[in-house]
Amino acid sequence: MLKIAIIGATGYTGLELLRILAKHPEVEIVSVTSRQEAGKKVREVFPFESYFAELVFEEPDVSKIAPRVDLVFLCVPHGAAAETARAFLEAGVKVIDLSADFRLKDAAVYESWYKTKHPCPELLSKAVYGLPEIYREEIKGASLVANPGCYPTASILPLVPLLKEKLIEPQSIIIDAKSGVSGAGRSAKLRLIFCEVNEDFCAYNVAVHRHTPEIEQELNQASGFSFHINFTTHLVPMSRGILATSYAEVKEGVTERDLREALKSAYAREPFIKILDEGLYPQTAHVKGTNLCLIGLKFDPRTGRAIIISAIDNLVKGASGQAVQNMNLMAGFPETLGLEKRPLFP
Ligand SMILES: NC(=O)C1=CN([C@@H]2O[C@H](COP(=O)(O)OP(=O)(O)OC[C@H]3O[C@@H](n4cnc5c(N)ncnc54)[C@H](OP(=O)(O)O)[C@@H]3O)[C@@H](O)[C@H]2O)C=CC1
Ligand SMILES: CC(=O)N[C@@H](CCC(=O)OP(=O)(O)O)C(=O)O
Repeated sequence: MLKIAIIGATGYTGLELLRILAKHPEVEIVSVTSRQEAGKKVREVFPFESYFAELVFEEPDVSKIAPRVDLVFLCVPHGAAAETARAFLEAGVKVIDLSADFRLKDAAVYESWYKTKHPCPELLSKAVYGLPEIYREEIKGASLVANPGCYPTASILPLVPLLKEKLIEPQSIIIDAKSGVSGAGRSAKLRLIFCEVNEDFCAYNVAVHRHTPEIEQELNQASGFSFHINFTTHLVPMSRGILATSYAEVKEGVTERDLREALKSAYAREPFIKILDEGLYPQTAHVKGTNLCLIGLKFDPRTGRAIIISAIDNLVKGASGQAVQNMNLMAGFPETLGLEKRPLFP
């Protein structure tokens, strides 16, 4: 059994890991942390929990946790993750970091978007970007995996094959993305209280969202060009789900069939990616609770643009499900182990 710890187990992504790992036959959770709930049993905080009911939340003390585990999931805010990751790595424990601390390869880019110095720049070259559909082989041998952001997962997956096949114009890409509120985490913030969110729909962090450089890093890599995108995020009054609509000019002579075939052939063997047939478009309700990414597309001949729509559950393929997919690869387990495929629909 692989022994694991979840640092930040009372947050939304930590709880989602508990939900997923309850059905994982090769994993034993030996430590869950929370500074606020330290000393309490899991069932005292989450009465619905039965698998891990008797585990006791503990302080995130690396020296006490590291000797008991093989792998740790960091489900804490960016900034707080990096030094914890370094301490676990030094103790010989593999790390999957769900925060943004190791996703950007260039510390200067991190510093300009995150407005703070990177705590461990020396580890950036060690970290593998945890998008299995693109970096599967590298993830298998990694000791530090930077789990992608939720918006980047939804945005990068549909665009990479189209860029690699040179079917779309990189500089023309516009990504218009919407997220449910759990994307912002479980801690209280004024903009997230019920009266502020309910029956509202707004854009935020326009042209300055910190996922922009993460998406650009991966799209630039796929295309071989250095270019910028327009990326706009919106908050929608639902708990889970991301819907990303991307627009891009197609190259001369490229048809809708070419675009769909490129996606289908890139992802033909991928268990979690589904390319929808003509006339069908993804819905967040169709991926809720699953590790799936659904992708649909349409070519508009009047504008010469492709419209590509993708949907994920931000807490599953956008965070904890993808983290378990990465863990399975790192540990040599079947990649789909523990990851349910059917959505909670309706
Ligand atoms: N929510 C989402 O959809 C996604 C989130 N992410 C990223 O995953 C990480 C976790 O997100 P999420 O679960 O939503 O966050 P939450 O705010 O819901 O939970 C954070 C957890 O971390 C603990 N924590 C907070 N600060 C610290 C700290 N300084 N040191 C140790 N523990 C701490 C909290 O418990 P306590 O305070 O009791 O210690 C809590 O258990 C973040 O980096 C987030 O950006 C990535 C993709 C998607
Ligand atoms: C709705 C909402 O607020 N979403 C968050 C993104 C969550 C996420 O994936 O952020 P990390 O990069 O920290 O992992 C945001 O826009 O900042």
